[in-house]
Amino acid sequence: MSIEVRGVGKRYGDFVALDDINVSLPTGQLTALLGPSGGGKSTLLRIIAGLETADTGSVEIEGADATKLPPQKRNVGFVFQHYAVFKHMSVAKNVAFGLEIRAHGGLRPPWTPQKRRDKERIAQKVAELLELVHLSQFAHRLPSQLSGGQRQRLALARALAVEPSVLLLDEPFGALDAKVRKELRDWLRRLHDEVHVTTVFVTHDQEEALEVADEIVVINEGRIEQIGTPDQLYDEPANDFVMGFLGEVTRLGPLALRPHDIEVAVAPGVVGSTPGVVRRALRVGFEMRLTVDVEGQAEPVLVVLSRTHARALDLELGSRVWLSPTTGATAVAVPALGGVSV
Ligand SMILES: Nc1ncnc2c1ncn2[C@@H]1O[C@H](COP(=O)(O)OP(=O)(O)OP(=O)(O)O)[C@@H](O)[C@H]1O
Repeated sequence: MSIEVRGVGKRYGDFVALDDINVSLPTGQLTALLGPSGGGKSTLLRIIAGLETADTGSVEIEGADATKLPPQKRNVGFVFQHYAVFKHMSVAKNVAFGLEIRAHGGLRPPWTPQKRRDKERIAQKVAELLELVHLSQFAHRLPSQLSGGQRQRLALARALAVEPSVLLLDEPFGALDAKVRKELRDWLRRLHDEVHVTTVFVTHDQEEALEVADEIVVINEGRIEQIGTPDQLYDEPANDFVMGFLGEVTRLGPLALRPHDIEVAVAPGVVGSTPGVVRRALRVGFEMRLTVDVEGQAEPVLVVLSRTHARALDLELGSRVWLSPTTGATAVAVPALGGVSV
């Protein structure tokens, strides 16, 4: 295991930010800490980084107890949403900075043969890193002459320069527009497949976590709701919170389930199916999204089906339909109603 978090708790005054957090992250894994704002994701990341101390519990990094180590002794690299690069230094200098500090606290004259060798080694390393983050052609620019996405890639190159055993990213693409975010997340996945550094990133965007991460830790109100692969979380959510956070959910009687996991019939064939009336039908691309009023339930049921299917059923506003969960549907009981999982 690369990172072992055991029994970590953190309070701010009376407020419990983290409560008995236990998580093991294997070496080389790309993990997402996912959850709503204020849930405690950043606090946990900062405790792993050593930027914050836990009140209780321990953090182990690569087999060594890091609980009391300062950040610079943990061999972690980090990137935050608004990452501060050195504005007056070129892209290449920004990447070289950490390496130069490590070699003799900077490479100032007088020059010795050793310093010259270090300088060459660093230049070589910087070139490799810039290639890795696709910024080679911008090596001599200043950070202000880069786009937001390019600046975040520069931040990643800087964090990777000192070969951290763990890379920690706090909403690294948070401030960027949707298209650039998407590009960077694909790029991060590919980068990770190339360099395999154990990486933990914080996000509140479920799509980002589902697309990029090997494993997702869902955190809400200071507690872990579930840990699993994207498929496990999507197909076997531990509770209605996880289910609702990872995708669209609708209620059908005592169950919360996905709108595309509801079977629509135009006759009462299925035992226990719920009768209803189509109130709205919205075409979105290749899908048809139906809003169905059902008896005994205040909020309508949302059903998503393919347009071809909707056409075959000859559905229109006011059609009577019978709804039931499809076979193998992912569903969880809605707690307030005390139903059972299927
Ligand atoms: N220094 C602090 N003093 C007091 N409360 C704090 C402090 N830092 C964090 N908190 C509180 O702890 C809770 C968890 O914060 P944290 O930043 O970990 O959440 P988060 O899940 O990362 O949210 P976001 O996605 O909004 O960054 C929040 O309610 C926050 O207000």
